[in-house]
Amino acid sequence: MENSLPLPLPLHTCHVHSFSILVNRSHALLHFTALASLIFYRASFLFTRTNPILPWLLVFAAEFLLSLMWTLGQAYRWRLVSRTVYPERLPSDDKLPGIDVFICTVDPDKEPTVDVMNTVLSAMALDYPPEKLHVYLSDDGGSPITLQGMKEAWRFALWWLPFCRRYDVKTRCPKAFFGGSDEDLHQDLRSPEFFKERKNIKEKYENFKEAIIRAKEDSNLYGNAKSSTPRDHPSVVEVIEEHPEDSPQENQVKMPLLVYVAREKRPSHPHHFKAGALNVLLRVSALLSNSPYLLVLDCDMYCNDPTSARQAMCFHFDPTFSSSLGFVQFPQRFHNNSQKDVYDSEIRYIFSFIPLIQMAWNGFDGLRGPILSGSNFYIKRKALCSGSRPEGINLEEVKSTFGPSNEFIKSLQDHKHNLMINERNSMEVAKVLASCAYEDETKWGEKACFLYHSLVEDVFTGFTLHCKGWRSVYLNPRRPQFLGTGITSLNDRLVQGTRWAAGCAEICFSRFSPLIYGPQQRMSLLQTMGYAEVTFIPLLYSTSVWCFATIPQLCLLNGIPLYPEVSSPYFSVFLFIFLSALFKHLYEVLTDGRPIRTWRNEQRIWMIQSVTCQLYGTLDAVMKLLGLREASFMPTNKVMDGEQMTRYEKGVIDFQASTMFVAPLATIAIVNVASLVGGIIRMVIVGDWRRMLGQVLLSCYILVMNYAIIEAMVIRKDKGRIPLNVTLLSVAFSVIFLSFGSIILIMSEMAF
Ligand SMILES: O=c1ccn([C@@H]2O[C@H](COP(=O)(O)OP(=O)(O)O[C@H]3O[C@H](CO)[C@@H](O)[C@H](O)[C@H]3O)[C@@H](O)[C@H]2O)c(=O)[nH]1
Ligand SMILES: [Mn+2]
Repeated sequence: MENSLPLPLPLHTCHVHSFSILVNRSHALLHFTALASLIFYRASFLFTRTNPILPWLLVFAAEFLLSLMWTLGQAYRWRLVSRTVYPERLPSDDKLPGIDVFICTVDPDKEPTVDVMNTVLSAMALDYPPEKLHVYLSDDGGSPITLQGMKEAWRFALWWLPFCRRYDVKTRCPKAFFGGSDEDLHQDLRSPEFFKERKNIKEKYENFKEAIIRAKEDSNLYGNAKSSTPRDHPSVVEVIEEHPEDSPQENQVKMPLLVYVAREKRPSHPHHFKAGALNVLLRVSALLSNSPYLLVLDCDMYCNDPTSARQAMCFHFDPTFSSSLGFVQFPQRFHNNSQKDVYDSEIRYIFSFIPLIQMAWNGFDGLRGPILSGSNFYIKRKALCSGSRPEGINLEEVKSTFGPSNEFIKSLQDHKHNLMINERNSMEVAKVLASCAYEDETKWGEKACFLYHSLVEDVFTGFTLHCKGWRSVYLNPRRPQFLGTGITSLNDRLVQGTRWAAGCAEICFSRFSPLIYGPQQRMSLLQTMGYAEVTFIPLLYSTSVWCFATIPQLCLLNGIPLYPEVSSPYFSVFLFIFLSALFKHLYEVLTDGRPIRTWRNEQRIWMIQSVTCQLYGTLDAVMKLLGLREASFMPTNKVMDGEQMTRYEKGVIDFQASTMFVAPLATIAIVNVASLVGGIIRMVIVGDWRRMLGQVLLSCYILVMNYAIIEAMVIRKDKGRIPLNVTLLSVAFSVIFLSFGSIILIMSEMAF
């Protein structure tokens, strides 16, 4: 069947980036040769040394681990592609399939209701036939404010949607549209009526916002006697539909289906965070609309371009690969990234839009598709719900996987429109599907649909889809299709990083570890390597960076050389590897049109994350493995604090973060300063600089890159500095480390 009917004009094209590929592969060859000689040098000198073996082995291990990471990372530099779509070539609207949009929210304090509703509105306003669009909001907080917000959003949408359609508005998130800087205003074609109506709608938007804020204030006043809490509430499923008299008539405005879902939560039942919420939406939506495609959005990720659905359909409509296509992933980009993004909250290396050098997800796309990234993807319902349901399997087995609901099982078999919405008992069935006991003794989250095994449910679910043979594609058009709220504080960054690291490490330590599970499932070598790199990051970066940040310094202070002498040819090998890695990164940043500052920021945040959140995440995963700790998902804060925001805009790191995060940074900085000063004094006295130069350079590099930490300890006076007590604590840690370390070194030297 496939390939038999080629379309006259392609719906999409794929561009292979030959120049980047050439650069990457040549660099990989050179760098790899140097790494091989480094390992040869270390291995061959292993048995002939007279120095203490322990530090030597430690740095060798660190070098080996970093080399391994680098090698695995070449997988997604191997074949870079980018894609272009031609939605105007899609068949007519009546042939388009239905889409269910899933939006998740959990905490109305950290995720302001007005912003969540803006996301809802932007999804309702997608440029897609409204009768084929169904928007579901999962409210894990079970908060009456959010339900109220949905009703207000619906009322406002009765005005907003016709306005967007009539004037072909590009930015359909009202907050962004009224925020000012919008191309919609600059179009010369805009008529006076447009501006008149805009004013009118803006008024309605202000009323909508006020209504939500008022509802929130009222609930703060009267809501003390709460019968339900975010962790303990019954299920609520409500289709929002209401046509107030003063709004346009029902038959005049076609509206998508809008459904509010708060699943039941009980302290006795694990709720599995976002993956649990998505699975409930999968079930409830199967009952009400059962669309073959789903769009998943975080509550802060609004649709910035209404055409994303049609763009995604360009792939799903291509007969040559639609049958194996699991999902279309769009990047996560953010509306509030500063030019001096000190926390790299845009995650440039994965998502940046770069015409010349394409980034990690483009590299994965050249293999069998990008990693599922939590939000902004159009996924096929069948990809999530099949696989665990081979054809011909008996009903009992299907029920043991998907639970007892006959209505749900029926929806699996019939992917056509299965609108139960008008049936009287449908809401009752929906509530059962959203109850927390429904998944008891089923395979939900274990084998079926969004998986619970890891805190990064997205990476893990996507990985198993790829293992089952589904492919994905990545689309990164110039105009961001979705925009979210990026992180603006160090603490938020590291809290989020700890969760991601724990999730990746969980995969790494399990039987699903890509290097083992991938080949078992016949995943290609390069794709396996790519996934392995991602899940190894926490363990391998934390151990190796901690090593590099402390062991050579301790040895420098004690006059123990760890690197070849300057005159040895191997010294140049080390120097080459160091510079080659730095310059490759610098090249990638500069060809992206970014300043050198971005390079420094990324190097620095890599080191900061490696010694903090990557370590804590790894420990979290180990403790979970040992049964000492339960997984927890602390949602990222989406409220912007004014003062913090100002510092972020200025590119100044805000160290008002947990001591657990700041103390390791300060300790490492102090250890490096002390060792460098002590080591240089010692070198001058003894005169052995040729043997110690490698270590001196390493320390200098760490200190230059992390000057901001020293500045925050000794120079800064603002609120974002490192507090004195944390500095003192770090001094104590450094003294302990350097003195105990020196004793161990001396003792092991004597033992030789
Ligand atoms: O118990 C929970 C916890 C979170 N969420 C929602 O999950 C989404 C993502 O949570 P957020 O706090 O924004 O976490 P981030 O770290 O910013 O999210 C990234 O990382 C997650 C995995 O850790 C992915 O699911 C996300 O898509 C990805 O954007 C938000 O809409 C939350 O409302 C729930 O619905 N229930
Ligand atoms: Mn988020």
